Amino acid sequence: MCFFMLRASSKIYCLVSFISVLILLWAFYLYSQDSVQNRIGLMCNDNTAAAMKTHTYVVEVKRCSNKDSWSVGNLLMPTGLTYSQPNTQRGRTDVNCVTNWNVPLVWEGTFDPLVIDAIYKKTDPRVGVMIFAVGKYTRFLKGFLETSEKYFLTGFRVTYYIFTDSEKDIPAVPLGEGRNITVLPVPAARRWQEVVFGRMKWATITIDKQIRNETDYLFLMDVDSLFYHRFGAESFSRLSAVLHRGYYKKTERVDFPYERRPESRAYIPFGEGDYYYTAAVLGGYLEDMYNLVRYCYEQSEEDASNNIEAVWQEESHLNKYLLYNKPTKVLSPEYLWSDYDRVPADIKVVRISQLKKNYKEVRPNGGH
Ligand SMILES: CC(=O)N[C@H]1[C@@H](OP(=O)(O)OP(=O)(O)OC[C@H]2O[C@@H](n3ccc(=O)[nH]c3=O)[C@H](O)[C@@H]2O)O[C@H](CO)[C@H](O)[C@@H]1O
Ligand SMILES: [Mn+2]
Repeated sequence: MCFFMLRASSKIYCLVSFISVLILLWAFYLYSQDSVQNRIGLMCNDNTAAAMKTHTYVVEVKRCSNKDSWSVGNLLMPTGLTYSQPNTQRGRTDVNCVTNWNVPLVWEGTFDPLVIDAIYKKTDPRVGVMIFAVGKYTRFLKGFLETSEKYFLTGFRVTYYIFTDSEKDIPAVPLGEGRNITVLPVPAARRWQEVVFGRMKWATITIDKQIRNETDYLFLMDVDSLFYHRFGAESFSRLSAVLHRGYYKKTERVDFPYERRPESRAYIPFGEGDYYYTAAVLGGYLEDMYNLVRYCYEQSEEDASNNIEAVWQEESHLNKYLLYNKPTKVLSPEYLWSDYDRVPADIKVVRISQLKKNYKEVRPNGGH
């Protein structure tokens, strides 16, 4: 309309204004697209939860893209390293070193510590280790930390996240360079089951609140153990789980101590199953560990609302998760042995071992 009524200079003014409005609209469009993408990124974990909830017995977790710059897949080795030539004909023949989904099953003799440490030190990941020391379990912290400083990822950056109800009982243990402790308060427990389930809950909450921006790789470990031998970068993968020492050799899958009651969300039918994994040592990319702990937390909450507790608590939910979300590395029981058991010939080194303990005395409500 204005074009017909106005003088030439006003027409140019009108045109310029019109183009400016167009540019502004275009800029706004681009900005909104970007923030939609950001929102999708942020919502990713909520979608994960939705995907998990809608499947009663099938575990399907949508993967969030890992925004961390560090990646296990980047196998860059420094130049000039001297090490033994790898051999295609010689290796361990007494044990199987690969799963049927074609990921490594890690035993002593299947990796060169020199090579694997050199590769991963180049990427300098920020490693977090979550340990819980609630009630009398604070007594295990000293031995765990002292031996971990000797054998666990030496030379790497490590933060121990200690969840405890008694900060004053955390011992002063000298830590190596780039290694530190973060204390996270949690409530005391009346039942030990609260603590082992609670690990999944507090891990989920703490990743959301704090750890996501300060850790690339996360381990979750029992505290009642000592390290005796190297536990190094060979354990790194997107998701690494450890075979339970009690069931790794001859146990038929029907005899795995999976949850067998269909009423529980941890139910695994007879006839299914790969291995039985321990809940006492686990590791992976932060986001992959987040998906796992959040899954175990939410599934056990659903069980609780149906008045059922899985037979081996969070370990049962973990085994279900790992059956349908295969780990990208399986670690042999070298990565968690127990002082209760004799060490057989196929376990060439015990890297970490669970201490004997008086269950009745150490747990708030006794126990097995
Ligand atoms: C070797 C192995 O497979 N261990 C698992 C096994 O029992 P464990 O007998 O090894 O369980 P546990 O008593 O060591 O408890 C697991 C962990 O929870 C923490 N804790 C526990 C109780 C407590 O009062 N305060 C406290 O801090 C502590 O970090 C401990 O190491 O079964 C548990 C659940 O049934 C967990 O799945 C363990 O990972
Ligand atoms: Mn334990």
